[in-house]
Amino acid sequence: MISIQAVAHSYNSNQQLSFKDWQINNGEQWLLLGQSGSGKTTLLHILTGILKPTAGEVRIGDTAIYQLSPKALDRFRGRQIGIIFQRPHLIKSLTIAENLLLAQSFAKLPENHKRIDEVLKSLDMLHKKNAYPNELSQGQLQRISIARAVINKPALLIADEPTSSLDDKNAEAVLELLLQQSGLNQATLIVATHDKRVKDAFTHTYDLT
Ligand SMILES: Nc1ncnc2c1ncn2[C@@H]1O[C@H](COP(=O)(O)OP(=O)(O)OP(=O)(O)O)[C@@H](O)[C@H]1O
Repeated sequence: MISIQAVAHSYNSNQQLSFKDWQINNGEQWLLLGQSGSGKTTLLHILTGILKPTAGEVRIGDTAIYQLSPKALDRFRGRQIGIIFQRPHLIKSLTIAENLLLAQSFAKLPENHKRIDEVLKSLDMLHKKNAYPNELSQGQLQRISIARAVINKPALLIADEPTSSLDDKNAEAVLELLLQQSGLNQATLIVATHDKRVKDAFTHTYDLT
């Protein structure tokens, strides 16, 4: 279970963002909705341990994440949280397989080539294992972002506007893959968007507006 309680954040003294309490059961798939500027990215950063809120508590499973030391929080994030950004952030000088190995190494997990093959296969990308990021299309790169996010079997999978730079066909495919991968890996899924194409696929919605 993931929960936020009495969470608020101020970037400066003349503005405060308050977030209503939210409880998410394991394996649920949620849409995080809100207009531009409503605080979606702020809340995702708070949930992923990147931004400590000025007030409130964030729990992932039994862990109150902001009570961890910075080092423990880094490790927790690497193992328990997979993040997919609007655009893929892959290392250009490394192959797809090497990028995935790096994600394992960042989380202090042993190299697991079998897991890499398994994930790439489930995303129909095994044939690009030894390619470099600049040899892939945008849609393929977004699949590799999903692969990297799920490689360590995180409990929580978070996607920030994952479809906004994609055309309809790729947007639909990426969304289907996110839902499928969260199911396959038994990960809770949160997708932040203002993309209207995405709305119908989710039964749970947290609305910031
Ligand atoms: N680093 C920052 N310093 C000061 N204010 C910030 C900072 N980051 C965000 N804000 C402000 O906090 C509010 C929420 O921003 P946030 O990026 O979380 O919104 P969002 O819903 O993700 O918007 P968008 O859909 O446009 O990406 C906005 O008013 C924004 O100007």
